[in-house]
This record gives sequence, C-alpha cells and structure tokens, in this order.
Amino acid sequence: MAPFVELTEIGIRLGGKEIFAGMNARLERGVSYALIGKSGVGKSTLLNLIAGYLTPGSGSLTVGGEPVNGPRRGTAFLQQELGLFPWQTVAEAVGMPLRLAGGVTDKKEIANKTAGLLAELGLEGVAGSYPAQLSGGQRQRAALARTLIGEPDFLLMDEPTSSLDAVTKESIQLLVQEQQRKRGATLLFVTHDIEEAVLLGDVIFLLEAGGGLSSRKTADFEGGTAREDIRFYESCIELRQWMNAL
Ligand SMILES: Nc1ncnc2c1ncn2[C@@H]1O[C@H](COP(=O)(O)OP(=O)(O)OP(=O)(O)O)[C@@H](O)[C@H]1O
Repeated sequence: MAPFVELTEIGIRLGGKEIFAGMNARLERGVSYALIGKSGVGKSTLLNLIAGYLTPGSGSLTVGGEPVNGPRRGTAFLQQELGLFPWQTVAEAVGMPLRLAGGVTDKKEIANKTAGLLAELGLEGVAGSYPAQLSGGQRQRAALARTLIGEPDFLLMDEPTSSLDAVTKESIQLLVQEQQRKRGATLLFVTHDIEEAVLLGDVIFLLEAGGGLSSRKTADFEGGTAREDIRFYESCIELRQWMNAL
C-alpha cells in the first residue's frame, strides 16, 4: 500500500545554506511520529515543508497520494507560536478555520461545532475569554481545538508542550494522544522531551544534520511506553543511548 506521506530525495536551502539534501521518509496513516534531533538540524523546516508552507528545492513530497503544492485542507499545523490573536475570543479563534475554509458557512453550525469541541477539550468555561485571560494550559488547549476543528486527517505539531509546567504538560500530552487515537489521524510532532517522544510516538524519527533520518518503533523499546509502567524510564534511557550512539 502507498504510504500516507512520502518524501523522496528532498532537498532544501534557506538563506543560502543547505538544510538538508536527499531526505527520504515514509509515514503510514493513523500512526504517531515523534521527530527529535539536535537544535538547528531542521525539525521545524521539515514540518513547514510537509505542511506546504515551504517548497523543497529538489525531490518530491506527497501527502494522501497528492503532491504538496501549498497548504492542504486535511493537514492542520499547530505551531509553537500557537497563532492565537489577542483580539479574538477562544470561540472566535477556534471557529475561524471553519469560516476561512468556506466549507461551513452557516453561523449556527459553526457555533455548535465550536461549542462541542470546546466542551470536549474542557474549555466551555472560557469560550468568551481572550488569550491574555487564559492560563498557559488553556491557551494550548484553545490552539489545539483550533487545530482539530476542521477534522484533519494529518496533525503537525511543533513542540506542543514545551512552554508548560510538568502537570499541565502531562494533561496536554494525554489530550493529544486521546484526540489523535480517537480520530485515527496521523500525527507528526517535534519534541526535545525524551519522555514525550516515548510516550506519544509510535515511531521515533531522529533527524541528523544534513537530513539523515533514522527511525525506531517505540514498541520495540524494552521498558514499554506507558508512564505508569515502572520500566518506562528504561525506554527513555534506551532512546537516549540510541541518540548518543548515532
Ligand atoms: N527562513 C530561514 N532563512 C534562513 N535560514 C533559516 C530559515 N529558517 C530556518 N533557518 C535555518 O535552518 C536551520 C534549521 O532550522 P530549524 O528551525 O528547522 O531547526 P530545528 O531543528 O527546528 O531547531 P530547534 O530545535 O532549535 O527549534 C537553522 O540553521 C536555521 O538557522
């Protein structure tokens, strides 16, 4: 079967610098992929390419069997900056992709869909609040709701929990996992957090300078992938050792 996402010999230069050349990768539908690698190797660049926000200088890129020539309807991208505007309430921000996409034009339908998703993500109490009135976790949930509202089949997330405290981080991680599984969406997320990679990724991509991409299935780690598992940290150590060995 053809992969959901296929990168063939992808190369890109930014500001006169070669970020990667000859990159190959395949992503299967419904699988969660963690993308890790040292700072500056090009993780965000790769997400931007797959999202259609950047155009590769060489090679081919397909999502859902179609060449990527710009943003794709079924791909939703949660960027580090979250993209919440100070002048929009949570409900306005979450409903915005539906208004922009033009597929849903009925105001009542947009309001109903938005309210349903806000309730599902525990945000019903802050629908009328502005970003400055929210906690970090609520802002992250609101941005996540905005990512999910168009029912995407492909979720891209750039460090979805990096700015959060440990407890909030755990609740957002669980939410991302629950939503990805429930929707059967393909997820590709960047993280610097080893535990998060093991916890949320079915597969871990390790990106190296120049575009070398290695992958490992977390199911193959000795210590399992559930935080409750007492041997979970053995998996984290295994991942660290793999990273250091490459
Ligand atoms: N628009 C741009 N113009 C020129 N160079 C760029 C541009 N965007 C990124 N770069 C460079 O490309 C390289 C990869 O950047 P990128 O942000 O993709 O790395 P990263 O792995 O996501 O880093 P980090 O983990 O620190 O977020 C860096 O050297 C960066 O300076």
